[in-house]
Amino acid sequence: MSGRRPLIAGNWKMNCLRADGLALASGLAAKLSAAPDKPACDILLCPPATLLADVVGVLGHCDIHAGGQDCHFDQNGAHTGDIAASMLADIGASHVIVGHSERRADHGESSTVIRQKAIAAHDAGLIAVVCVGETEQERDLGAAISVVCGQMDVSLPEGATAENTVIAYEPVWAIGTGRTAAVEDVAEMHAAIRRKLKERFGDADGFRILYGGSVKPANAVELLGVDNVDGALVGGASLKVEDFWGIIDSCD
Ligand SMILES: O=C[C@H](O)COP(=O)(O)O
Repeated sequence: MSGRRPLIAGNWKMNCLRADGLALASGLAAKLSAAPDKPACDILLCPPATLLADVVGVLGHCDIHAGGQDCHFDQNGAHTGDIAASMLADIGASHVIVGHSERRADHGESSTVIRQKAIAAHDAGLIAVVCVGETEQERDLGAAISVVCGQMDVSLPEGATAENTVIAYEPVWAIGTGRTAAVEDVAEMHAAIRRKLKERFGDADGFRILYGGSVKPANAVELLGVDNVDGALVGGASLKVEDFWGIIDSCD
């Protein structure tokens, strides 16, 4: 791992009723306060919007961040069912995920829309976790790097910095499938993303690039040890205290 401090982010997706979500957040807060040493990473929880305020309350002043899973690109207005970035910030969120492949697929979100969402996040003072990743078909065609770099070109706004933006590389075929990308492929992709960031933003050494896709305690040490992997975006394994904590522990 480089000098960049890793970020381990849990994306709860559309999971957890209130009791489960509060138990999960308080279980992690208890782990943190009982840990003999501080974790060697930053920790972020992204619960469903219905639980975000409660999770922020449970986490209190403990060193675990909370974030949204999506935001609208407008500041406010007639967008039934949507949430503005400023609303997330208002209830204590520090981050928001934008451009997750499930949003791109389920809601037809384009990279252009995702860039607008990242701008809205920045305007609200949030750190945007911008997701990119290729489908299995695109990888089989040998187009993985060009697809991901193309997504970055459009999804990242001009104002992106290492302080206000995190990149999450998630091969779509590895999400929730139990399959992970080979470490050589992860290394190749993360190096390509780093190069792309440097081309675009100059000194890009500070940007954190997360890997996501079936990360669990059993594979976390190997994946987090890959060059340019600066943490993980975790779905399924973030729903169990022991599993998520096991991934956090892998950063030591
Ligand atoms: O946002 C998280 C990712 O989509 C990864 O999900 P997963 O760990 O369940 O594969």
